[in-house]
Amino acid sequence: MNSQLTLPAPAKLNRMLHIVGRREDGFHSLQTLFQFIDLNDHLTLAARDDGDIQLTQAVSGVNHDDNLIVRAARLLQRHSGTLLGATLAVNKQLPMGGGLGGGSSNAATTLVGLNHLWQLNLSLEELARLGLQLGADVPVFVHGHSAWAEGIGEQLTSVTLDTPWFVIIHPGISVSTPGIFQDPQLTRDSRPITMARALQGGAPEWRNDCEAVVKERYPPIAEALDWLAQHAPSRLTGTGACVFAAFESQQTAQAIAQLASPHWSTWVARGLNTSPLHDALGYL
Ligand SMILES: C[C@@](CO)(OP(=O)(O)O)[C@H](O)COP(=O)(O)OP(=O)(O)OC[C@H]1O[C@@H](n2ccc(N)nc2=O)[C@H](O)[C@@H]1O
Ligand SMILES: Nc1ncnc2c1ncn2[C@@H]1O[C@H](COP(=O)(O)OP(=O)(O)O)[C@@H](O)[C@H]1O
Repeated sequence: MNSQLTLPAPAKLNRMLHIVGRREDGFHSLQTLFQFIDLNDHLTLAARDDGDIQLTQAVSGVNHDDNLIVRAARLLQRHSGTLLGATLAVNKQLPMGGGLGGGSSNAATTLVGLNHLWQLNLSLEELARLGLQLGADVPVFVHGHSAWAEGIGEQLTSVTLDTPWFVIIHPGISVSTPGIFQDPQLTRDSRPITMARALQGGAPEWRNDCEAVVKERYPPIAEALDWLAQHAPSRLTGTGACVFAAFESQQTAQAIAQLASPHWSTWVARGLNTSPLHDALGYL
């Protein structure tokens, strides 16, 4: 058995995101298309015999015990009853609170990776159910395929999306997800659409219902969206702060990225239909 693994934790984009209601527990019912991109954090996971869970280096602004990597490892340890522990390290590339799902993806890679290292043989469905306790976005990263998601993001149907080159811009601020969901001005009554309709793509369905409120509260995000819209239809991912636009070629995407303000962080990344995590583990 491998006693150490290094695995990717990819980012996601919400190609569209509609808010179709609010549940009694305050969470919002969504309809969204998730797609992975080839932009990754990397986690190194090693099993240990003493039952301890240790993340070796700090992630800035997050306490050790609050880190989603540590929380995911402890959750799986409790759930499975294993006596093994883990030493964990993360190489962070993805901006935090950027709508790219980095924290959720780190949690999913921890669950999937430790399931292997600890030889627990839990199914992806079981790991996704566990992951939902950590965040609404964790299940799609466990699932590992582009997906149409409903509920709070946990009812997943695999789909195949186009795989353009994206320009992704982080305007250097972070958005409070709870703050956006609590905003009285948020559109939360979009009419539910069918998956087939969503997959047809294009306006008006490929919009993000959080965008109006986010633009109002965070002018730098409005600025990035408006700048990118000069080149191709631009959209917010999740509750932001990242915005993105799709291009047919890597060359065009790179040319646009080079024009972006040096005050922003800008990436060019390819859309993917399968998660690099699952490719690495040979699930497919
Ligand atoms: C809206 C999405 C779309 O991908 O945005 P991003 O976070 O990626 O930007 C996600 O579903 C977010 O998922 P995640 O970031 O894991 O959020 P969570 O930790 O589960 O929730 C943070 C808070 O946002 C609110 N929340 C979250 C999800 C949801 N469907 N309805 C909500 O009302 C709740 O107040 C919750 O306490
Ligand atoms: N390993 C982690 N990586 C990133 N964020 C983490 C991690 N553990 C906990 N967090 C917390 O989760 C929040 C959301 O992070 P992230 O998933 O990157 O953003 P988003 O949900 O906007 O895509 C962060 O602001 C941070 O406080």
